[in-house]
Order: sequence, then structure tokens, then C-alpha cells
Amino acid sequence: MITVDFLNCFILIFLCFFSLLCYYLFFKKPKHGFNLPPSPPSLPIIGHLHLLLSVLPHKAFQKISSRYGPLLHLRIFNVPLCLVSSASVAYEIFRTHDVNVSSRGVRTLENSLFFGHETFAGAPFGDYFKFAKKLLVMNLLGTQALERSRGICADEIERFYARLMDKARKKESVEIGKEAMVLTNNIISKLLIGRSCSEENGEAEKVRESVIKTMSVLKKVFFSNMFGKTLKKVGVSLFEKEIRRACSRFDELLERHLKEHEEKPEKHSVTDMMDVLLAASRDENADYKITKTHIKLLMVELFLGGTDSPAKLIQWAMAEIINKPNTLERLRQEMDSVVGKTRLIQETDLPRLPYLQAVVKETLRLHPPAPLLIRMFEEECKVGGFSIPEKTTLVVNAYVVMRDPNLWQDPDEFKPERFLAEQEEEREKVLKFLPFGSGRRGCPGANLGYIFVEIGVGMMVQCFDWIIKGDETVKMEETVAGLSLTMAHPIICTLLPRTEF
Ligand code: HEM
Repeated sequence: MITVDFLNCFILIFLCFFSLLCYYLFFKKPKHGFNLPPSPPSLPIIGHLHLLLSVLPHKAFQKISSRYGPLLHLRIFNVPLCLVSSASVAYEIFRTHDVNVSSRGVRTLENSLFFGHETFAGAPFGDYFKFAKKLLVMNLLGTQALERSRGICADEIERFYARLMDKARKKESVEIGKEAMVLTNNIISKLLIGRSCSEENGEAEKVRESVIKTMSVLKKVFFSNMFGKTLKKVGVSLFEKEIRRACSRFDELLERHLKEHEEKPEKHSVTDMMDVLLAASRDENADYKITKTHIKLLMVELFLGGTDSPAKLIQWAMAEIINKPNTLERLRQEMDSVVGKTRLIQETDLPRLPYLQAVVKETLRLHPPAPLLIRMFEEECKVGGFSIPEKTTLVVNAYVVMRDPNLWQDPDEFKPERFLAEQEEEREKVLKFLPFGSGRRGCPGANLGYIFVEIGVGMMVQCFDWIIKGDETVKMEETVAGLSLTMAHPIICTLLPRTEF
């Protein structure tokens, strides 16, 4: 008798759960009578979280969109998400609703350098953002400012060549990603603080380590921050030690350089970005009163942006080039005819090297360092005829857009030639090439990024043959390190000099 009661009870509970599940999966209607975009079946409480549990979030999102469509409404716990996976929807959003999606919806974390105050990338589209962006464009990242950086690039590319030549002579193996990071970190350091960090006392190595550690902490905090207050708290307490360690590493370095800049301005003759920001902080008539914390945060963000993404891209480009002898040959022909064999490539050569530019663009298309663009719909609006509620997180899967077979012929093939035939305006018209994002919050460092990568790859191709152990091809598997798309297997090779200067 007892057994039968237990069985009935069990069946009843099971039926309750089952009906609840069916209700959530098939019958639950959105609140407010909103005409939301389509939504895949979700689970109670966690929503669509189970569909996103992957080391490669862009691939998990790709799987969902290929099954359910290019504009979707998802829910992670109680956080609404709008997933966009087509160029036409991205175009509509960035052209019609750009201001509405010009914030990232990042909340602040108390008592922490990175998250306790306004960062630049996380700042809402308001007074601080507009003021800082103007300073950046005028003094660091705009076309005229870039001309001033020419000398720095020339010096650093020479040092890069000398370092690789030394390793080639000693027959030491070289990890391309690490070497690329030394190059990008040295250039950005000179632009930001007037000098590259010293290799002798280990400062440079510490900064590069800090970049890697900070990127990994950023990802954890970013995602816990994104998914609501409760998770934010859990995330912050789980990663508190890591966050503080990452903050204090940069904090010490920046404090030291701030002091140096304030006390001995005569020590560096060229005005660097730190000088510009310090002057702005002292300017009584400035449109916005920036603080030392703003300066430190912006410096960290520029250190990260200027070091990590271009270095990752150099590594992906070299992987594609090493695996494709035809691409290498065509690049060398272009390089030999434009630059010759008696001098090192210069930044001023770049406009006359269209194939090199196309190789870099094709690398950006297939291996964008930031495969997901994340913003927030501040206000309710209509996209593709559907209603998007206010405070919905927008995720544009740039990775999928740039491999869309309807827009790109042989989308998974590395074919730089496609960028020679097509005009920039054609791509802009449909917004199918968006490795730097788009609109007001698109990457302000795109021009500088192109220079770092083109000059780095150009020198590596011009001056050395790259031999992979056992004559194997480079493995192209992806992983996500920090927030950026990375090669799962670092490229390690030996170098044979082609030319000597
Ligand atoms: C190959 C190199 C690079 C790639 C692929 C890249 C990509 C991106 C992407 C996709 C975004 C987000 C854009 C969006 O939401 O629409 C971004 C933002 C940003 N990038 Fe880059 N970036 C690169 C180089 C740089 C460099 C060299 C710097 C500066 C020195 C930089 C500084 C920034 C900053 C400050 C933001 C935040 C912009 C904002 O919130 O308004 N990036 N980048």
C-alpha cells in the first residue's frame, strides 16, 4: 500500500514538473504583449543558458542562429538578450539606432580600479565618453596624430627585426605570438607613456603578463557583470583576489609613470598621451573634469587594446601565410617590387602594398579578435519589425556575419584577393565587414591597429623564412583567451634570414 502511494506521489510530482517544463517550452508568452523576435525553446529559470555553455561563445551563438534565425530573443536567467547574426539586421541597428545602442550597459564594481569608476569602454554614451573620445582622436588615434607616430613605428620595427635576427643566428625557436606582443606593446607604450618598458629590469615582461592576466579577469567579470546583480555579486566575490591583483599590477606601473610625468616633464621631449591627459585634468575650462583615476583607466584600456588584439592578429595572419605558399609568394613579389631588398619596410610603404593590406583584412574577416560585439538597447525600439524592450543586451555575432555564405563567396576560405576586387564603400553599404565594430562605439584604434599588423607582418615576410618543426602546417584551431579569439596552438618555428641590412 505504501509503495502504491509513493508511486502515485512520484507520478504526480513528475507530471507537475513535466507540465511546467512544457509550459515554459511551448506556451509561455512574453510579458507586455511584446512582439519579440523569435526565441528558441528555453528552460525554466536558466532560460537559454544551457545553449551557451561553450569555450567558444561565438560558435555557440552561431549554432543557435543557424537553427533558429538571424534575429533572436534569448534569456539568460532574467537577462534579456537580442542576438543578431546577419549583416542586414546589424546594418539596420547601427544605421537607425546607433545612439540607442551606444552604451555597453556595464555596471561598476566598488573599490576596484577597473570597475569601481567609469572606464572608457564601459562608460555610457555621455559627457565623459564624448570628451575622452575627442582627446583620443585628436592626440593619439586620429589621422594627424598617427603621422606623429611614424618615427616610433620605424624605431620599433628595427628593434623587432634585430631581435628576430639575433634568434635566427642563434638558431633559437621563436613563438610568433609572444614576439608580436613585444612589438605591439613597445609601440603602444611609447605612444602612451613616451618610452617602451625596459626589457632589462623585467618591467616589459611584467606589463605583457599583466595584459594577459587582465584580459582573462576582464572576461570573467564582464560576463558575471552582464548577467544581473546576483551573478555580479557572485562573480565579484569569486574573482575578487584576481581582480585586485590585476588592478594593482597596472596601478603600481601607472602611479610611477604619472609621478615621473608630473615631476620631470623635461625628461621626455615628445608629448605623449599621458601628458595630454594630465594637461586636460589641470585645465579649468575643460568640457569635462577628468581625474587621475580616469587617466589610469584610459591608459590601461589603451595598453590592452593596443597590445592584445593586434598581436593576436599578427599571429593569425602569419599562420595563414605559412600554410599558403601562394599567398606568401605573392606577398613577397609585392614587397620586393615596392620596398626592395636593401632596406626595411616603413609605415610610408603601406599604402603601396595593397596585397599586404588585403591579407590583413582577410585575416580580420576570418579571425576577428573580438568576434562578439556587445552593447545595450537603452530604450525600447523596433528592429526587423519586432519589438526590442529597453535594457536588452545586444550581441552582434560579427564572426558569423563575416562568414555568411550569402555575402561572401567560399566564406571559410582564406582568399585575400576578394579585398582587392571589392571597394570599401560596397562593404560599408551592407556592413558585412565589421571586425572593428561599427557606429559611435566602433573601435577608435582601427587605423593604428592596421598599421601595427601590416608593418609587423610585412617585416616578418620580407626578412625571414618561417620553418615549422617537421615541416608541418600550422594548426588553426580556435580558443578564446580573455575576451579575444586566439590560436589554440601557439606557432613555434625557426627562422632563416632572407635579407640582411
Ligand atoms: C587589430 C586590432 C584591433 C581590433 C580588431 C579591435 C577591435 C575592437 C572592437 C571590435 C571593439 C568594439 C567595437 C564595438 O563595440 O562596436 C573595440 C573597441 C575598442 N578598441 Fe579596439 N581593436 C583593435 C585595436 C585597437 C587599438 C590599437 C586600440 C588603441 C590603442 C584600441 C582601443 C579600443 C578602445 C578604447 C575601444 C572601446 C571603444 C568604445 O567603447 O567606444 N583597439 N576594438
